[in-house]
Amino acid sequence: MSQSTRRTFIKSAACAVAAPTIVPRSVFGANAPSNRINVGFIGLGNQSKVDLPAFLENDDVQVLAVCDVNTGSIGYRVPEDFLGREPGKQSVEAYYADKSHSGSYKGCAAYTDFREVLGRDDIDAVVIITPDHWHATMTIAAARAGKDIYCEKPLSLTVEDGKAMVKAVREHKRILQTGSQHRSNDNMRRGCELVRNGRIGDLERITAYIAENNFTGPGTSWMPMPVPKGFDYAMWLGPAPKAPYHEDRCLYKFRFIEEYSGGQTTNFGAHSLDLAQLGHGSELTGPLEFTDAGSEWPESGSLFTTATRVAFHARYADGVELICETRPPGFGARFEGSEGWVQVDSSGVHASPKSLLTSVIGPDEFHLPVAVPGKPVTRYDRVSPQHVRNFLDAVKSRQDPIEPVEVGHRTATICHLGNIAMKLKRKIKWDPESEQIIGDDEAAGMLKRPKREPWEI
Ligand SMILES: NC(=O)C1=CN([C@@H]2O[C@H](COP(=O)(O)OP(=O)(O)OC[C@H]3O[C@@H](n4cnc5c(N)ncnc54)[C@H](OP(=O)(O)O)[C@@H]3O)[C@@H](O)[C@H]2O)C=CC1
Ligand SMILES: O=C1CO[C@H](CO)[C@@H](O)[C@@H]1O
Repeated sequence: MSQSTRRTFIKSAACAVAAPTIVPRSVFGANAPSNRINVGFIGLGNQSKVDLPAFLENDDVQVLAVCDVNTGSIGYRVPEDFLGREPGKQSVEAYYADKSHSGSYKGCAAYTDFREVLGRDDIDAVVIITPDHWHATMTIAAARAGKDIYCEKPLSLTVEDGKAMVKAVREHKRILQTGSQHRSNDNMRRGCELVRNGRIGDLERITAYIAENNFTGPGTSWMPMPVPKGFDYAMWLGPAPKAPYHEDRCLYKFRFIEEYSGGQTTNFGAHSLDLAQLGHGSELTGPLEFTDAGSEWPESGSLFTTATRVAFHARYADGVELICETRPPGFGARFEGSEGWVQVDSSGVHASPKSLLTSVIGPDEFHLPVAVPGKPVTRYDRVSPQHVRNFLDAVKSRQDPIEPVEVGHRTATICHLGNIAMKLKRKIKWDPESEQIIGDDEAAGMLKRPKREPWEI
């Protein structure tokens, strides 16, 4: 199909799916086809190994399609991984075959072009697990096509992308869950509730932990490589600038190249800063100023271009200081107040004084939303299924999920502003109301990046 024919086709398909097709559970019973959420997966790489099973395990989900620009490739983050389009399709079909009476199933379509997934009017929701430079284009197209969206973190590549995503999701009345799954962990919620209810006195400082870079890259001596067979590299680059292929550009490592991601600032900031915002209660706003605090960057000409050491400080309107640093434990947030501290990380909730750990939050105190009421989850490896279930319930109720588009956007904004301050090595002043950088045209210019045709948003 030519580009223009495909665009026309998808536009008309989008009109046809303007209204949600879900009928209340009470009408047909919990697992009736009309009560099922039909899902398409876009991007079958590393994180699909977590997200795909988390959707499949729900009886009210049917995965109808997978889409990836790679037929199948060995050598992702773990060399023995075999991911991509065909392995994705096979794992979906094997899952349903195993569940069916006949022991066979052939109902999962596989696509290279995500617009074909969006053009299917039997698909209710899409899961976007592509590199970050695709998130805005795909989310906005999905919203226009009438799909609900589970979009992996970090929500955006730039602040302007995030603003456009918020606008599209709200304009088209879609449900969007940002894939920062740790806020669905009841340990994290409990820690943040202690802070929000004043158990550590007046909050003074928050530290968001960032993991070290887990790859070093080929440095400055990298040479272009031939594009592997079965890989649609042009469709991988999409909105990003043209660039010669190198294996370390794609397959997980895109994280360390500014054209596709914000490095560990956005990769882990999308978790740790998200928890910082949750505990501080500033999820729909952000700090007023950002300063570099000793960040380090790769040598000019390196393939990898994102910070090798993250270090920035920010300050909120209430005077609370935010420190974001490459520092063990590499994930989580520590809240320090006038009467103690609370830390949430992958090992749970820690506090001083220790008595805080058993402190009961009374019915009249402040409570954060619970991802799946009545079914608390604190295990790190069960958090994604919990976050996915929260999304599915939101698709049915048409109420916002635990991390709606605005919240994911504001978390990503802090990551992007931190990167800008670190890169320019000067203080950035931010107006969270108007979402503008004040008095610095060069910095303001970094809130947006051009997108290559036809992927403008
Ligand atoms: N919530 C969490 O804890 C985590 C979230 N993530 C997020 O998930 C996203 C993906 O990361 P990850 O899975 O690690 O990265 P990978 O590179 O392993 O996977 C991305 C996949 O998307 C494919 N892809 C790229 N462009 C397109 C396109 N235009 N259409 C369809 N498929 C495409 C890639 O193809 P190809 O194989 O050719 O490269 C690859 O298979 C990131 O935004 C990341 O931040 C990741 C890890 C954990
Ligand atoms: O979000 C994430 C959590 O952990 C991974 C590494 O172990 C990251 O790379 C990833 O993007």
